[in-house]
Amino acid sequence: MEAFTVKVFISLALAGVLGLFFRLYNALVVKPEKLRSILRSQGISGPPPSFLLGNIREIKKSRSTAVKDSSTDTHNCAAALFPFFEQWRNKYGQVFMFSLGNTQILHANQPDIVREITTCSSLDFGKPSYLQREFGPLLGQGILTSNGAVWAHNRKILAPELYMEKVKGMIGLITESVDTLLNSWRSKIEAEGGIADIRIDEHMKSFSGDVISRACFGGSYTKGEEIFLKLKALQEAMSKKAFSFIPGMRYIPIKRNRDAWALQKDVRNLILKVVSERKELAAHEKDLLQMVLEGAKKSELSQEATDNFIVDNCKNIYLAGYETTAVSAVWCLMLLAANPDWQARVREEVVEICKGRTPDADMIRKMKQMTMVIYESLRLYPPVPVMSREALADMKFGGIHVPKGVNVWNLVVTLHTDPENWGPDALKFNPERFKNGITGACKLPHLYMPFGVGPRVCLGQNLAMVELKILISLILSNFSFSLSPNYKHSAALRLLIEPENGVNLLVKKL
Ligand code: HEM
Repeated sequence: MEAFTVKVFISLALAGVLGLFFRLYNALVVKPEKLRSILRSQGISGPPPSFLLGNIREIKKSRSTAVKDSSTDTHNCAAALFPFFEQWRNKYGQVFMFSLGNTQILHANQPDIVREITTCSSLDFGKPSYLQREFGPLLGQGILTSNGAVWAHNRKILAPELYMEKVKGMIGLITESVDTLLNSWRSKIEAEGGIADIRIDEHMKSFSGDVISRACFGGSYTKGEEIFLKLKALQEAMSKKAFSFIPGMRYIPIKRNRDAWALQKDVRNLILKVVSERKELAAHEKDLLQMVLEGAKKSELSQEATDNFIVDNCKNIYLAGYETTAVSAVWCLMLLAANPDWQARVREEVVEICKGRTPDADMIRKMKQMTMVIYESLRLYPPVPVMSREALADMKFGGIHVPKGVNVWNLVVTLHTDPENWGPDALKFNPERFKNGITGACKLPHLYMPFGVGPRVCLGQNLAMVELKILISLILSNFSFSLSPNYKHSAALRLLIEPENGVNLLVKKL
């Protein structure tokens, strides 16, 4: 009997191992090859991938030998961060494929294909997220139409007064967060005898974190900040996860995974605690959390699914809105420091419009030079360098049959600096090109996409622009600044395009 049990056990274990082997073989070899052969049959080729890693090794090698973008006269992030794209494009043509681990990627930067991809809303490909449909208006993501109504993503018409009300609420909280930053710079300048060498990166992150905590959690924003710190740690732990491109690796209880799981649990518990406290208080704040809660109430989800929905939405907003805005502010201030003529020009505009008052919605709208500088900064240093979509069903773009499972990539940095579209000075900082808006700045405006385009366009785009304008206008009206000798220009690709060595500015009071 005992021998029989052992035999059954061994057979089951063998069947399990064999099953796992076939699953892995399918995921790592059969499926990727099937996708590649469908693309190959349409004349699309690319670098041959190696087992498990795909083309990761070539990418690393090409990056290590790339010329660094070390001058602030020309700005060529694409060449410094994605040199392999240029090599592959030269070798395999405009549209090519490559592999990251077992993920198959179709790189398609051709203008007509980009248009089709970014506007595609059929099936699940590029479908607007729940967040976007429901919360766009709260974040000021709306387009003021010619008759004064606001068209928002959920296609409800919001009254302009309501829209302005929301923007005003945001301006109040942004200004409070900027004040904290200005005070800390003033103290530093005094302590350092009139001129301070400030590493601005962490300051921008605290500012942006503060804004997003308040926007999300309103009155309970100190709790929001606690959640936020955990999310930051979680993001760091996730980026360290070894071999995360290997299927199933994230389920193996190695230390890094265990740390990430513990943080995930903490974040979940903290968010749900704020939610239950809020329910007890029957608070009805119109912050993002309240919108998420109302959205969850309307849906008929189980308790667990409701909790997941709330936690995921809060995480999304944090992760999407925090570093993106901070990094954009850092690049923009770096460019203003490197270009004193533009710094003076934007300051003059701010002084003229604000006349020493705190900027309000009307003043912000009038800041044209400021908008041009921010647009140009987002063109040369778009924090999100790639627009990536996964085909969740078989699809067709620009005549290419894209099978289910393939990821389609548009490389934003390359699109933003293509001389064909932007002219011979594409790599130069020249905000003047935006004097007639985005449409006047290039031949094909749909290729300018710092916030993405189409149905999944950034939900916090307007909030981010308002944040940047208030922050920069208050800095400009209080201080003058230049690049510190400690600043070493170089862009690095972490999760976002960031200054590799941070940005140091020499700041003095006006
Ligand atoms: C300068 C700052 C920012 C930049 C450059 C930026 C950029 C982007 C980009 C490129 C996307 C992807 C669009 C796509 O895949 O088509 C995105 C999505 C998103 N952004 Fe932003 N973003 C910024 C600020 C913010 C802020 C402040 C928030 C929230 C408060 C936010 C919330 C989101 C959300 C929720 C999404 C996902 C939308 C969806 O998938 O439906 N972003 N953002």
